[in-house]
Amino acid sequence: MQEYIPIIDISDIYQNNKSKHIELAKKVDYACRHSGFFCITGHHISRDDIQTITSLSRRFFDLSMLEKQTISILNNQIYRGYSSHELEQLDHKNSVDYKEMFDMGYPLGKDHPEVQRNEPFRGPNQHPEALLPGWTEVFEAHYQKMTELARVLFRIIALGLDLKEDFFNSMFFESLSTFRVIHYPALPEQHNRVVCGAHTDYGILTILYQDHVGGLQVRSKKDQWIDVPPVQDGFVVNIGDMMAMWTNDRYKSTSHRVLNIGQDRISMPFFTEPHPSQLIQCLPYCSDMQNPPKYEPVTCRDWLLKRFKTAYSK
Ligand SMILES: O=C(O)CCC(=O)C(=O)O
Ligand SMILES: [Fe+2]
Repeated sequence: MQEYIPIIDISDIYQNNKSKHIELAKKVDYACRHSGFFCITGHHISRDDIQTITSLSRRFFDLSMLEKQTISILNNQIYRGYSSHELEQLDHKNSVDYKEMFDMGYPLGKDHPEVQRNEPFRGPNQHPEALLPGWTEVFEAHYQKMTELARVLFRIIALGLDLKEDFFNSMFFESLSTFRVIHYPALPEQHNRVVCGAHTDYGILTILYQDHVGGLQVRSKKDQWIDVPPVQDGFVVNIGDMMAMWTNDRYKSTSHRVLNIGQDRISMPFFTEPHPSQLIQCLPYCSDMQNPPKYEPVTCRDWLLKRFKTAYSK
């Protein structure tokens, strides 16, 4: 597993040493080209932060369905709030998903021009503040910290693509990134049942925390499922479809799924996406005469709209 999903300590990126940055960028570039999956340690998200988010989330998922439904994702058109079991199906051939989730995004007030124009995905978050006082502050702060971690990762990725370290910076202004907490209830009678169907992620980069339970698997080049075991204080990072499109398939968006191993599990993906109007078209140095651009340019907004509609339709 180590070879296929390398564990990369990114702490050097926080030091001012260009040659160490390049060394790190090479490791990340290699992982993105080969498995599309790697695990990072040495980041600045503390164990305390994760514990606080985990325990608040557990208290939320323990509430009654009636209480949780007060912030139902069906209350709005912008895919934020609570989704109950089986609402999202990631593998359309097999409707197997069994998980409940809380989703939040970049908070835009009702007076923001994009919200006034009813732009897709834009608006305020739905937090269970009335049920769990203090939730909003903790989650909004965590969203900012994950945004910052994504920004750091994009500095490394830019270098690996021979781009300037700040190449991606401006693209993530008021981004479409989503922070999600997923609860997979224990299904002791259904050992090895798939509870999150095989899929590739829609977006650019996913940065996922998983608790100690395990169950996440990635599809290898040899068409085998390989376990992605939890790494203490680590995040799993994987490439999404838009990054594959951006890099003209230099980077792979790899299929993955989650099995129920009989224990209750929490995971927290941060789906990193740029600003909605960011055009996803072949990046510099990712095409040449032998390898022309394979994908039609598309805005981040249009691409995500298409993929979300499929995932939530039954
Ligand atoms: O729960 C996990 O470990 C993976 C979830 C996932 O792949 C997703 O939500 O896209
Ligand atoms: Fe995923």
